[in-house]
Amino acid sequence: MSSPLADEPVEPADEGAEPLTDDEYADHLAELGPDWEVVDDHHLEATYEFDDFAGALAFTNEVGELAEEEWHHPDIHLSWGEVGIEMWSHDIGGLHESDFVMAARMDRIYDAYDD
Ligand SMILES: C[C@H](O)[C@H](O)[C@H]1CNC2=NC(N)=NC(=O)C2=N1
Repeated sequence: MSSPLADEPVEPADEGAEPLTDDEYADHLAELGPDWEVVDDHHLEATYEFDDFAGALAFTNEVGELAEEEWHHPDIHLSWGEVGIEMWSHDIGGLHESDFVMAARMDRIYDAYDD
């Protein structure tokens, strides 16, 4: 079940914006699926599980299309049965609301794979 956060727009950080602090992102993090965590106050990380490589690849391709549509790109690690995601805003060197929206959008895409 994905968060209403997925319905928010993906808006890039303003030039020179500061990354969100742990107090500022806590509520957003709480709205994401249980596997998401913030690492080093720098990026979001999650691992999605699949039955095989084909499922992981299909999910990867959907996330890639989302990233291109929104022009906001995660790091994606594709393995047999698993996709690792790291998400942050490169232009501010840390976390922004747009990263949490993208994470919620990925949770929503994953709902279709999570039988
Ligand atoms: C050059 C290009 O516009 C930038 O790299 C865009 C594209 N995708 C991006 N993705 C992410 N995660 N952060 C960015 O700051 C970003 N900026």
